[in-house]
Amino acid sequence: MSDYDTVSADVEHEEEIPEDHPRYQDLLTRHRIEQGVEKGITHLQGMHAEGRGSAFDYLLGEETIPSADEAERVAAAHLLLADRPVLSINGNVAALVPGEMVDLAEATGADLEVNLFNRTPERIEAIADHLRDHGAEDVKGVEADARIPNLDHQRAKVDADGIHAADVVVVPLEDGDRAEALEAMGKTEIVIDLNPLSRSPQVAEVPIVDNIIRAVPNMTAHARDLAGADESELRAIVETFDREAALEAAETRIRTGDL
Ligand SMILES: Nc1ncnc2c1ncn2[C@@H]1O[C@H](COP(=O)(O)OP(=O)(O)OP(=O)(O)O)[C@@H](O)[C@H]1O
Ligand SMILES: CC(C)(COP(=O)(O)O)[C@@H](O)C(=O)O
Ligand code: BAL
Repeated sequence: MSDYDTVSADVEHEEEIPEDHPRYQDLLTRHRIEQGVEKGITHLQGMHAEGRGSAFDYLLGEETIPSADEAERVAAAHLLLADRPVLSINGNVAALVPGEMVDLAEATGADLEVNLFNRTPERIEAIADHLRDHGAEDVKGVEADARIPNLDHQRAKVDADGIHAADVVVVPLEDGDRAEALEAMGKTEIVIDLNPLSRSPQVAEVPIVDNIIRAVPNMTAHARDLAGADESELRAIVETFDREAALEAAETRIRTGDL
């Protein structure tokens, strides 16, 4: 599932990127962020975040390591067990995996909610429209009628019947403060972040150290595979997960190249 073939090929000019280039995936990702900025979806600072992610992905070998694959299966089990699962979308996520997030929401019964660090009404609307163009029926986050407690910033704005009420939230490329505040609300937090030392994966119940472009389609594949599993099987998957071991495995891969 670590193949970029899984990424929907709907971005203009992608054909200009030579597919036989040894770092095709990274070039494609960069290109999507650039186009996200041009379309008013992604904040300019999204390019910095992308650069940080890209450096860690290079060190991880630009592949889904076994511990990340396991975390992605555990995340799928959590989402299937949840009463009110929500997938949080920011400008980078919308540019990189819009259709893939819609697929994951469908496979797990989760809601999609736009939640931005650099919040403006224009970007919220542009991202909601972009998700609807990729098949989303209902997109939360526009109303933003509730707040995450103890977080003094625009990013605290959430929907009362969305992230605020969620029991399980997927927060990709998240900043550490908000991840901590959501954890303090008692939510089961699934973080996708290429840097295992970032505060957000450090506080997450399920840290997924993988590129979102590979992680999300793989989570969907696991969710479809587990769709017929009974509750006790899903609970067993969730309970045997060792978050510390997952973080350690990613760090070892980055530091030594070993799996
Ligand atoms: N395509 C991607 N897939 C997964 N993670 C990514 C991707 N692009 C960037 N990232 C990660 O997303 C994070 C975005 O930065 P952010 O500002 O939200 O966190 P941070 O300040 O680096 O860390 P902290 O969690 O400690 O606040 C970075 O850790 C970066 O490695
Ligand atoms: C750029 C971004 C990764 C996302 O920003 P937004 O789309 O405004 O939520 C931000 O959190 C940052 O690290 O600077
Ligand atoms: N994500 C914006 C800056 C931070 O990491 O808190």
